Amino acid sequence: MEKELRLELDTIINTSNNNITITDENGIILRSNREHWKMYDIEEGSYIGTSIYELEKKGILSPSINALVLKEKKVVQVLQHTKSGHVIMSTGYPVFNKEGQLIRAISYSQDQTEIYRLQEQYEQLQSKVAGFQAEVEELRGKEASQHPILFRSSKMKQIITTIQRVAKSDATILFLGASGVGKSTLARYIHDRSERHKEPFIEVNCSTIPETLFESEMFGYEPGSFTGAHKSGRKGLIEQADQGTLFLDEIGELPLSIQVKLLKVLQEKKMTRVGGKVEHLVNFRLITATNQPLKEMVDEGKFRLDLYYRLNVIPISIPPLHERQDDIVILLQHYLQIMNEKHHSTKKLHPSTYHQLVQYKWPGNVREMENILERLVLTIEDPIIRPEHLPLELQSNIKETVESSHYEQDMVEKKSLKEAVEEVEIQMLSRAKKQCKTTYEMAELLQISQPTVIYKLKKYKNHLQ
Ligand SMILES: Nc1ncnc2c1ncn2[C@@H]1O[C@H](COP(=O)(O)OP(=O)(O)OP(=O)(O)O)[C@@H](O)[C@H]1O
Repeated sequence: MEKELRLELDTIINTSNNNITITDENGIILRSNREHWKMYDIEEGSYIGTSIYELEKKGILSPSINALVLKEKKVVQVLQHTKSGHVIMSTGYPVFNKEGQLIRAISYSQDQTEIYRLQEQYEQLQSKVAGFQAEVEELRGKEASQHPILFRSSKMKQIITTIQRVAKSDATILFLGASGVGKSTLARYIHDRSERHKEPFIEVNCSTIPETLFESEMFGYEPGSFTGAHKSGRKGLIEQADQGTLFLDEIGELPLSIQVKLLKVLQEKKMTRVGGKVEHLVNFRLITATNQPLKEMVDEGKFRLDLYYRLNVIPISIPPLHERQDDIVILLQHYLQIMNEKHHSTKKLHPSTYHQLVQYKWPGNVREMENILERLVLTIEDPIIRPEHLPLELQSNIKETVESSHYEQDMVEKKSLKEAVEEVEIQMLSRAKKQCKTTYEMAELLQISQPTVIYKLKKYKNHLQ
């Protein structure tokens, strides 16, 4: 029976994927499977009956897991590195008899060289990927810093989603919206994300070209075609945009005579320079923009209906800034920072100023905001821009929104004085937190002590944005 048990045990040990070694309480190897010795680069099975302490001394096992179990009298796990570079994970278990005496140590070892090699490769790849990611971020940052589009409002989110969807196609886009809402910036944004991004982006403001020069500017001219013309002739803006994007801003200002010619180019994809006979093939994506009611102009006979249809393939209306209050908030922060950096200043907006600017109607939209912030940063001596520093038009042209009147009503009718004060404190702290890097700066801005800032930040920590 004992013989059969031994046979069973030997079979289990020799067929196990783990490498098993059993020693007695003196560290003499009683059993071990063949695999065990292969891992240690020594002859298989030849160490049965040998002391593990001797093998340790010879440096064959370093350390011996069984020796550790006999010493510690508990479960031990070690990672061994063999002479030939194998990495082995060994776990040893003590075996006690009924009297609690340690009589055996059993260890299971697994060659994990391959796993460690793969892990090393994985870590190397990960660090390479991190490097590439950093490069991509840097490039994205560079691109974004050239033409940044900041938005948080749901209206702009929708617009950007549409733009991203159509950017890669060659579809003609017509931007509608007031001056300064970002039509040119968005046109550039589309070009940068289109297949044509490596080709030229030619921006033409149709309102700045005198009617008499329009044709030669747009279509170019052949040598000697008119008095004052360049001797060697010149490429027009359309030819310059070949393979790239032609952005015609203020398209409503395009003279009727040029409208016919532009329509022909769009239909035939070729054009002739002024004074020339040769037809040049042109391939460009057209984006146009206007702040005029183009459809009404068509009805009044000031704009050609056929051209209008050609341009109006994907019309995108950009709402005025005062309809995008969430955008005002981030644009204020962004442009204050830009102006501070530009003029080596560290000006901050007093929370009341901030509130006033958020409520302002911004008839000149983002461009007006840039100008006003630059003016304030440059002309106000006080490090904090207070409401009284704002230009007069800004103090009187505050938007009366439905939300704000509701808000005031809420404050008066529904809230206790304590709740109303807390709400104002939360708003002022949130704004100050966005603008300031330290609680000392916040204290200065809010004109309270720094410990009070700390106290209030803690108090409202679940309410601050
Ligand atoms: N969403 C935005 N994020 C950041 N900057 C913006 C944004 N929208 C507009 N701007 C900035 O506002 C300024 C005016 O924008 P842009 O020239 O694109 O407006 P526009 O609608 O084309 O004006 P116009 O009709 O007068 O040509 C630019 O300096 C632009 O960078």
